[in-house]
Amino acid sequence: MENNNIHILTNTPSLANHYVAELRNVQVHGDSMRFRRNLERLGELLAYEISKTLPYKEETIITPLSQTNTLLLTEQPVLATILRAGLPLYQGMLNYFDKAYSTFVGAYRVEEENTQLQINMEYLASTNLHDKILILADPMLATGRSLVRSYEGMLRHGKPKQVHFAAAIAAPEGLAYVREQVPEAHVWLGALDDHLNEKSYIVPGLGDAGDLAFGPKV
Ligand SMILES: O=P(O)(O)OC[C@H]1O[C@H](OP(=O)(O)OP(=O)(O)O)[C@H](O)[C@@H]1O
Ligand SMILES: O=c1cc[nH]c(=O)[nH]1
Ligand SMILES: [Mg+2]
Repeated sequence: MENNNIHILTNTPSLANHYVAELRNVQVHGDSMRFRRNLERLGELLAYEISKTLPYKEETIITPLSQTNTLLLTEQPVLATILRAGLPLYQGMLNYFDKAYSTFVGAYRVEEENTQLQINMEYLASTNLHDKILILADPMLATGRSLVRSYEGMLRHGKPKQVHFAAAIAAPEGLAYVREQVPEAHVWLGALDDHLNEKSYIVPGLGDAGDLAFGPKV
């Protein structure tokens, strides 16, 4: 699907389908090194797809035999992510945008019985975002609250001229919330799933991305 600035990798046949399948599969995703690497590989694919929409300029390169013209990015994006689960997806993006500056947010969902889901944001370390192309990567876009809260916090450090949100898996409810709150954002997804369950987990989803990557939280 490619409409209204929403791009979903698994809607067309590619290796992205393999990586998302392994992230979900209970017979595979318990191997935390493989889980992290699959998030990283998806981050690489998402970065590559986003790179096709960025501005380029023609430059002349000298080779040992001659010279040639080539297209190079006019500027590097800023890469941002949300701890913990965002780290492997972010690393994949950094592998490709290897000169990018970075912004880190520490935010997590507080999941308590019978109360509305809260987002705790305790840490924000940002480079200047004024007039930058910002890519905010977080694997799970469930209610969308973590993404929107983190983005709003980041705006204290400047208003980007272009915003991209990248996630491995999204729920329709969270996607709608993000679109409503940040309509200017371009959204890049590995997959768009069916719904959220009563605990705001994505179904079919993959479970808890942070726990699968780094172990259960106490
Ligand atoms: O769209 P939302 O409903 O806000 O949920 C998405 C958030 O949930 C996960 O983080 P989590 O809070 O589990 O923290 P963790 O990375 O430390 O596991 C994920 O990495 C997102 O940041
Ligand atoms: O399904 C979900 C929702 C939020 N965070 C996760 O890690 N998984
Ligand atoms: Mg988690």
